[in-house]
Amino acid sequence: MTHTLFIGCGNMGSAMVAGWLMAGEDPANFTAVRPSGTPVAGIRTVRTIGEANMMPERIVLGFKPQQLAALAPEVARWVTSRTTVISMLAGADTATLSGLFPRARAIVRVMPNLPVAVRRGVLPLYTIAHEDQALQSELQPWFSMLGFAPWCASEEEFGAIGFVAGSTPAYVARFIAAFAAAGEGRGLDQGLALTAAREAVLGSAWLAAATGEPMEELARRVTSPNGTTEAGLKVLDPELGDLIDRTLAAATRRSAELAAEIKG
Ligand SMILES: NC(=O)C1=CN([C@@H]2O[C@H](COP(=O)(O)OP(=O)(O)OC[C@H]3O[C@@H](n4cnc5c(N)ncnc54)[C@H](O)[C@@H]3O)[C@@H](O)[C@H]2O)C=CC1
Ligand SMILES: O=C(O)[C@@H]1CCC=N1
Repeated sequence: MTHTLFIGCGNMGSAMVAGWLMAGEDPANFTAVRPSGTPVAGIRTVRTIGEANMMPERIVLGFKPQQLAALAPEVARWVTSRTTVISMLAGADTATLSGLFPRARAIVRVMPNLPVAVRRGVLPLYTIAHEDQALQSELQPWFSMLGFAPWCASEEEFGAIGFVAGSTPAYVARFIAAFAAAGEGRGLDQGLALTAAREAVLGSAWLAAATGEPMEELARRVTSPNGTTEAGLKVLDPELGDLIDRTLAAATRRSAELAAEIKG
């Protein structure tokens, strides 16, 4: 049995656990450390690492990046040459993590997004232990239970996928809410407007995935010449690309700031 210890198991840690349990993983293979003691659904939850009292094969760092320097010495006490340290901390690069956990078998970065809870996540992976094929073969099926889990060739690529996908559930939530609000503004009942907007986004993504067609083609199939969608796109198109670019640029800047804060 391979045991995984989550140190910090809030929004994202518990979403990952939910995905693994949904995939049929044994709850006995997981322990969560949560200072509040609030149970993580389905698995053993303790308040401190000492209370967990184990040398697990996998340790997942699931606290806030700003806590890394303070928590690393205590975490490192439980890391052996058999431990894979898996970090989901935005901005904490492998050089920093390797310095903090020199005894680890390997350091792996993952940048999951919230749909891992329903096994439809995007979770890029990166390790400097490129040559360790056994490690990648061991982890790939496990992470793939949660969604699309590609190994990245460089930390830059890892970062870029993280920025495209990591925060996207928040951006899409805003997008759906904006459509729902526009529907309400046109007299629709609140619940009906929200369901219609959410299902339209879900169905569109689902169709795109099912057909694999280029986005341009999907849009073309909706856009009647001189019709209503064309009129709408004339407003949306000039703004959207630049808006998304500036959104990701802001997130990238913040990640660099976090990285600098972590390095002190
Ligand atoms: N929420 C998201 O969509 C994503 C989050 N992340 C990363 O995941 C990490 C956690 O983020 P969230 O789950 O959103 O935050 P969160 O605030 O929901 O969870 C943080 C957890 O850390 C725990 N914690 C605090 N102090 C601790 C300590 N001394 N020892 C052990 N645990 C402690 C808290 O009890 C909480 O359960 C961050 O590093 C973030 O960068 C990465 C990708 C996406
Ligand atoms: O907002 C954050 O810092 C984390 C990292 C990616 C998504 N959520």
